[in-house]
This record gives sequence, structure tokens and C-alpha cells, in this order.
Amino acid sequence: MKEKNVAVVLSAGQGKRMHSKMAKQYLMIEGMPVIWYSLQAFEECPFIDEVILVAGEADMAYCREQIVEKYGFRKVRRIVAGGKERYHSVYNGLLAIQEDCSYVYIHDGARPFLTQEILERAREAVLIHQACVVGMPVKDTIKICDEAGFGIQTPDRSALWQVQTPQVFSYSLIRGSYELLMEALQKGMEGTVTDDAMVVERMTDCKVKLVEGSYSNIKITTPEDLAVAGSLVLLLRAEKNRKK
Ligand SMILES: Nc1ccn([C@@H]2O[C@H](COP(=O)(O)OP(=O)(O)OP(=O)(O)O)[C@@H](O)[C@H]2O)c(=O)n1
Ligand SMILES: C[C@](O)(CO)[C@H](O)COP(=O)(O)O
Repeated sequence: MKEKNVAVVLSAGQGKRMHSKMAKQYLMIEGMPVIWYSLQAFEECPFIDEVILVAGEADMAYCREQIVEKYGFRKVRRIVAGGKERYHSVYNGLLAIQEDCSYVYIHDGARPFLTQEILERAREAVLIHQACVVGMPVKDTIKICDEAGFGIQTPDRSALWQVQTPQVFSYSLIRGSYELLMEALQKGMEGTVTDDAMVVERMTDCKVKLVEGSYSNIKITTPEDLAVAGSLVLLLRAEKNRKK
């Protein structure tokens, strides 16, 4: 069977930490919306066949007209409504994928600096391991603190990675893991779910391989990230022109 790769691009968050009127994924970086950069990476990637865009219920028409149609993203086959938390949005994206899908590339729409090199490394890893996440070794020392804000433990930094997206899985593995998660949550399972790898870690025996991303593959979360992103776009553009 031919390998079929589908990207689920998440754009249904409210961006509360950005404190802007407009959701952060639609704010501009050097003339283009944040989400444009994320979608463009998949549009340019030769092995991604289609994209499911997950948007806020109130933003679905905006996404279709002002993002997908305006910029001509031909790989976006469906725009589906997200949910309250990131994992609800991922689940809705997964439900929209057809059964003939081989691998799913889940990506935060608010991470605009995804490169073709990262996508290639992720593909190599998922073909071997069935589950991988992009990330980078942490640069700072990390403290675990108590409720009063005192450091109580300093984990060995050499074993710590900061995790990014894309997070890539065989379709059957991630779909099955999310079905189990939804069942467990209904039965009262507690705890936060902040990425997709932890769903696979909790719900299955499958090990998730860490793949080198990039320190530039930042998530736009707070206002200073937007300023950094503006500088990064200019820097990466200059680098690209130098290589030509
Ligand atoms: N219910 C949600 C929450 C988040 N996301 C998406 O998941 C990515 C990462 O989430 P985060 O940075 O936490 O975004 P927000 O939830 O929008 O931010 P905040 O937590 O500050 O409100 C973003 O692309 C966001 O649009 C989503 O699709 N659905
Ligand atoms: C998935 C993720 O991008 C990994 O860093 C991140 O956890 C999602 O964003 P959030 O800020 O934790 O909701």
C-alpha cells in the first residue's frame, strides 16, 4: 500500500497568554499570518499528501476564506472544528482522517518555523519507530519546585528535552491511543494532557522516539515571542538568499 501522510494543523486555541484581541495564530509576522508559515511548510513538503486544519468553531469561515482560499493552500482538504483543550482539537482532527492514512503529523499552528529538514528527520524516525516527537535538549537547568515555590529537586539536565511539534505517529497507533484516552477521561482519569506523545506513553506500550528539531522551532505563546519571530523570519530569509 502506498504511504499516505496527513498533517493535522491545530489552530483552535484562544491564545490567552498572548493577550491580543485576535487569536495569535492569525497575527502577522513580516506580512504573513503565523498560521501561514506552518501551513506553507506542509504545502512545500513532497511527502505530505493532505492537511486537516483544526480551527475554532467561530473562526472556520475566516480560516477558509482568509487563510486557505486567500493564500491558495491546495493540500488543506478539510477544516474541522476544534474543542476546548488542545487534545480535544487533536481528537477532532484525527476523526476527520480517512482509514487509508499511514502516518499523521500533528503540528501546532502557532509554531511557524517548521523546516523541511525537521520534517525529513521526523519521517525517517516514524518509519522505524511508529512514534516520534521533535524536540531539543534543554539549555537551562530545570528545577522541580514545591507548592511554596522552593526548589526541591534538580533533574539531570543531560536527560531532559524540551518538546516541540510535529509529533508523528502511525495513524492506527495515534487514533487508538486517543480513543483510549477519551474513554479513560470519561471514566474519571485525572491529569493534564499537553502533548500527543504522552497520550501514546500513557495508553500503550509503544516508546516514542525523540528527534532533533531546532531551537528556532518556537511556539508563539506570549507577546515577546512575536518580536523574536519577526527577527527570525528576517534572519532565515537572509540565510536562504545567501545560499542561492
Ligand atoms: N483547544 C485548543 C487549544 C490549543 N490549540 C492549538 O494548539 C497549539 C498549541 O497550544 P497553545 O500554544 O497552548 O495555544 P493556546 O491554547 O491558543 O494558548 P493559551 O494556552 O495561551 O490560551 C496552538 O496552535 C493552538 O491553536 C487548539 O487547536 N485547540
Ligand atoms: C505540544 C506542545 O507544543 C509541546 O511543547 C505544547 O505542549 C502545546 O502547547 P501548550 O502551551 O502546552 O498548550
